[in-house]
Amino acid sequence: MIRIQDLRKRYGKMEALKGLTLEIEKGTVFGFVGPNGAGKSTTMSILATLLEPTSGKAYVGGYEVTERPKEVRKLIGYMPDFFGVYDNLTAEEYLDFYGANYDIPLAERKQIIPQLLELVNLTHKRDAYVDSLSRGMKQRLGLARCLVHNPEVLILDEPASGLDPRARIELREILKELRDMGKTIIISSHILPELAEMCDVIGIVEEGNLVAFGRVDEIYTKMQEKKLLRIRLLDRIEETMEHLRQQPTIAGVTQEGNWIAVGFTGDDQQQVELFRDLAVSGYPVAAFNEDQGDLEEIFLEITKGVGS
Ligand SMILES: Nc1ncnc2c1ncn2[C@@H]1O[C@H](COP(=O)(O)OP(=O)(O)OP(=O)(O)O)[C@@H](O)[C@H]1O
Repeated sequence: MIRIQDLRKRYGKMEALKGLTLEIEKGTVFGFVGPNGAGKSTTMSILATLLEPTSGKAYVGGYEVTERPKEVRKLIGYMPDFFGVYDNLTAEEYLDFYGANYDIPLAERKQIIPQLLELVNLTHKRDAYVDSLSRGMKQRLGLARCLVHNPEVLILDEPASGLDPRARIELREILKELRDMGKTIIISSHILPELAEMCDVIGIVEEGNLVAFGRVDEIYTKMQEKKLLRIRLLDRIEETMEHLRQQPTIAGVTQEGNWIAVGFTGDDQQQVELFRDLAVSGYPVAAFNEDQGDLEEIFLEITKGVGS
């Protein structure tokens, strides 16, 4: 549904996108994650036909965004990461205004707008002024706005930012409904766990490059199979690391001061054997602990190089 090929964008000397390539299948909820300034908004604005790339191609539904912007705009609903000020417009008038912008006839608007308000749980706020709505409600109204022309693709820039947990759950439920309706959704955030719970596929972008890409369920399965063991040694660190590297249940070994961090793929029994082996072999182990690892750290490690 969406294909991005070697996309580059320069702002003066700054290269915000450095040859981004990725593909998103129809019906996928794709999470675009990366720190502030990584290039997420730039990519989304290009897909939304609001910004010209310096080079490269981006296709939505087979249409190239710079060559066929009108067709692309019909296919997409775009929600930017800011919400303008709309004095004197009620929620209903606001949606009607956008519907009219898409040349949707009045009779049809009268039919769709109540459905949209219902979808985003704002029927009770139909006559409330937009500026009086809470942040979560404004986000939901913004979502309804990008649905007025019934687009196949939704591009949502940081929709969950600044929302409290309850509002995030509501947003997630609405996104589920939209996915069930067959929409393809791209949603960005700088917080990976926030996206992981809403998305099927995740891509991590850093400094204009895609550094990781994968299905969330596969990532979770892999994460459950792996944990991080930390071992503190009195000395002989190098030698112990070398010994550990020879073990089949160990995926990676790194030094953190007097500690060794070990990516471990074995089960509990194999973990017992690992520690017994270290003790019997006479390595000066002073302490160990285990943790499931930071989601972001593990995700990056197991998806390393997949999308780049
Ligand atoms: N109009 C512009 N002029 C100059 N530089 C820009 C412009 N827009 C974005 N940039 C720069 O391009 C880089 C990528 O920005 P972009 O907004 O795409 O990142 P982002 O991942 O969406 O981050 P954020 O979450 O902060 O919006 C940043 O370094 C930003 O400062």
